[in-house]
Amino acid sequence: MSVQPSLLDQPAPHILRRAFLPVAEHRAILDWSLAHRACFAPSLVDSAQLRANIRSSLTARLPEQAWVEAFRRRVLDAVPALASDLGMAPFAPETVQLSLIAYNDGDFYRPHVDTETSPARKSDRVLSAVYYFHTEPKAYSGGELRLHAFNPASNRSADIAPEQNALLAFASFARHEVRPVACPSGRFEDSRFAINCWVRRALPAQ
Ligand SMILES: O=C(O)CCC(=O)C(=O)O
Ligand SMILES: [Fe+2]
Repeated sequence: MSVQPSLLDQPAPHILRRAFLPVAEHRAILDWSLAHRACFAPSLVDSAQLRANIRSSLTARLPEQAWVEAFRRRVLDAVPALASDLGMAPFAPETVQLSLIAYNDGDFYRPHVDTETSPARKSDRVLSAVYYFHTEPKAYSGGELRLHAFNPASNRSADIAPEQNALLAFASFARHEVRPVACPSGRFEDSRFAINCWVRRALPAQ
């Protein structure tokens, strides 16, 4: 008798939305990023610590500008269908937390989950989405998002290549990592750019 592999042993489900933004909105995000190198600083882990062995990339502080709010709205509008396609129970998003990251030569992010567990938190990250963009022609390779299985004993995983103007969504509690990026020129403009979107749900009242 063969044993059916459990869904938990498979790489966590994910959804890729290609051509996520209209061309002009994609362009505006790329243009802003290229023009604001000074807004990027080494990425932190758990929003406080700098731990180079876990994560290597640059994170930008996002401005309070119309394009950021428009992007947040695009993601929020996509959430019901993404959640449904991922097999998640419907939920009312409280907010979408955004973070703009540039990965250059040798950068990576080791396996982690996006879920937060601090008792002080006011809401939970439930759905993670990553929006990818870069200059053309693409001048980096690698940087796949590797999604692991929910079952930690499983060694199955799926590598998803970052695609221009695509949004990749998965459950925030799915373990994932960013495979090392090769960007031979080392130029900031040639980076693997990504906007992390963490869709948060209010904690149930105690
Ligand atoms: O850039 C990616 O593909 C994912 C990044 C990530 O997992 C994170 O910043 O939490
Ligand atoms: Fe992550």
